[in-house]
Amino acid sequence: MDAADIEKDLTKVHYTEDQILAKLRELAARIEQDYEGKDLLMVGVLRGAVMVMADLARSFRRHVEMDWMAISSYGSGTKSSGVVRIQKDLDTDITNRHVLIVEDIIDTGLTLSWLVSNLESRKPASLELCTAFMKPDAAKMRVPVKYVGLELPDEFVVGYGLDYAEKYRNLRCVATLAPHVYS
Ligand SMILES: O=P(O)(O)OC[C@H]1O[C@H](OP(=O)(O)OP(=O)(O)O)[C@H](O)[C@@H]1O
Ligand code: HPA
Repeated sequence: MDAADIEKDLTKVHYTEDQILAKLRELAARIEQDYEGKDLLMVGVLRGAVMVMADLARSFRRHVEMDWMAISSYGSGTKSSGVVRIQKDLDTDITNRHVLIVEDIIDTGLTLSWLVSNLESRKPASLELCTAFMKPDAAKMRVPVKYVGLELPDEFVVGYGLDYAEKYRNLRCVATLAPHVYS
C-alpha cells in the first residue's frame, strides 16, 4: 500500500504534524515550569501514546523518567468495549513520585478514569494528566485533565499513534478514517 492508497482511507485531516508538534512544545513548556525542582515520572499509555511521549519528552530541556503501561479497551474495533484490561504494568514503584500520565486521546474518558483510580491507589506524591487530543465526550469526565492539547470532533480518527485495527499509527497527521474502511 503506498501513500496515495492510505490517503483514500481518510476523509479529513484535522491536524498536520507541524500543528501537533507546536502544541506539544507549548504543553512541554508549561509542564517544565510546573515541575521545576521536582523529579518527574511520565507514564505513557501503550500503544497509542508512543509518538506523543517521544515528542513531548524531547521538547524538555530537563531530565524526565519514562515508564509505560499497556491497557486496552478498544480491541480491534472503533467503539470502547467498556472493559479496561492491564496488559503490562509499570516497572516503577510510584509511591511518593510526581507522576504525569501521558495519553494520545481521551474519547469516552473510560480508560483514563480507570487508570487514575488504579494509580492513585499506589499513593503517588502527585498525579496529573496530559493528553494530545480530546473529543467532546471527555468534558463529562470527573477527573480533571491539566494538560490538554488539541480538540477533535466525535469521529473515529487515526494517525500520530492512533490506530484502527493496529494500522495508521504511523501517519504523521491526525485524520478522520473514512467509514467505508470499517463498515
Ligand atoms: O477515552 P477512551 O474512550 O477510553 O479512549 C482512549 C483510549 O483508547 C485508545 O487506546 P486503545 O484501547 O485503542 O489501545 P491502544 O493505545 O493500544 O491503541 C487510546 O490510546 C486511549 O488509551
Ligand atoms: O478516534 C479514535 N481513534 C483511534 N483510537 C481511539 N481510541 C479512542 N478513540 C479513538
